[in-house]
Amino acid sequence: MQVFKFGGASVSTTERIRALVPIFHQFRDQQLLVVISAMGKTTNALEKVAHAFYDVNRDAALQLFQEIKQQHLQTAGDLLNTGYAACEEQLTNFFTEVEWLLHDQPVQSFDYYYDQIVCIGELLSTAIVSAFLNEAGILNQWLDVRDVLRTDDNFRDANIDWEYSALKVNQVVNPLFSKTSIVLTQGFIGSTDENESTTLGREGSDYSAAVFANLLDASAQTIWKDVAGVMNADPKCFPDAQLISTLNYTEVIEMAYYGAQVIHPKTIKPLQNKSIPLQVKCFLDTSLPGTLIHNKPVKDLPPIIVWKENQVLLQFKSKDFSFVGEQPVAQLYQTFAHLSLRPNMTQNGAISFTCVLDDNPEKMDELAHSAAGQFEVTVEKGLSLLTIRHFIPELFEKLSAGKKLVLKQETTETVQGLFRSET
Ligand SMILES: Nc1ncnc2c1ncn2[C@@H]1O[C@H](COP(=O)(O)OP(=O)(O)O)[C@@H](O)[C@H]1O
Ligand SMILES: N[C@@H](CC(=O)OP(=O)(O)O)C(=O)O
Repeated sequence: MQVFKFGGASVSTTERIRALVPIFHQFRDQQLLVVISAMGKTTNALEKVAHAFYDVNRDAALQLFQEIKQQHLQTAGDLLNTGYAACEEQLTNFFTEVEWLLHDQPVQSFDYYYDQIVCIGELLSTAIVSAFLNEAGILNQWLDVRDVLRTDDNFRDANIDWEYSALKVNQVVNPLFSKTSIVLTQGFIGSTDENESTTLGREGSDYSAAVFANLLDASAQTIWKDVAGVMNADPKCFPDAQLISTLNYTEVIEMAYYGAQVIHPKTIKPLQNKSIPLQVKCFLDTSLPGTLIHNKPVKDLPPIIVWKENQVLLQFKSKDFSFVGEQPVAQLYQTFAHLSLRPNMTQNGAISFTCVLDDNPEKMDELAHSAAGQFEVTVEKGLSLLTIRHFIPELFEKLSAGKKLVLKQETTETVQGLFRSET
């Protein structure tokens, strides 16, 4: 048994969905649990619907949702013949669920509504892809993952209930494999014990696949991407980026920790616990070898570059010149945890604490506000953070050229530089 994950990029157009057929033909004789994300940028579009709804702008929410509906119906229409009517009915049921909600007044938390709306992206994409593959002779069984993966009610960043989900995998998923060799389901979403939909954090489908790989004792997990594999930098920003053919779990966790947008940070642990190898392969050219990620040590890695835009520098200076010791720092970290913020870089001085975070205006305001009693808080936005693991000093110099260095931090393994663009 293998677990496959196809991300939004692999199902973003009818051409790409059609191109899945030869991939599945290559794995004809294998049992596959297939996890799929929402098509293209559907999740971003659904986020806008959730915001409009919560701003009590019903017309805008319905209009934005209408566009998403049309796009999915169009895709289904282009791809399906005999299976269209049944698929349209399935899609319509999902549309109706959301439209009912959009006609209500928001009375619960934003995060709750976000999950009820945004989860639909994966339900729609999988309904279409499953019907299309069945029509193309790749027989598969569609599964509503919300019947299997139970989570808590920490909406937008829900935690898996491993015990209950394991039970459900045994009761629901395993029996399906006696009828079909492909079970196709949604990434990114789950459900609470009260049948409320939840999401596992943006880009969480990699993690969903890893949860299934763990619970099914899969022999491997493969993430299919639009790149040759894991590269030493994002090839969209660094055209000279090179493929890394072998990596280990630790290195991938480090890359994700520093913000590499290649594999979701939570993915590795469920795989590592059962020593399940992770492959990253290219859906555009399946003959490419890709990247193999395993448990063993790897040597001679190239410098790994992570470039993050839209960074905020926050400086907390004690108002009365008292040391910023364990207690105030612990309080700041509690606020980070409460707001689900993770600093990308921190520095502790005698009377100040400095941190760099991804910009999230609402949370930044809340953080600055909650610290304002104790600290003088300064905020600078619009910065960029460069991280290089296994760095060579010349590379840092080269990539810093022409930029104003605001903050630098260096260990034997990793260097980080925060930059302000010079105007
Ligand atoms: N180190 C890296 N190696 C490979 N790809 C990377 C890396 N860092 C960022 N990327 C980007 O990740 C993109 C694929 O991820 P994403 O768009 O999230 O795909 P999906 O929708 O399939 O999950 C690639 O097109 C590439 O630009
Ligand atoms: N659709 C979700 C989950 C996901 O993992 O997507 P992708 O595999 O396209 O990164 C998101 O965009 O966050």
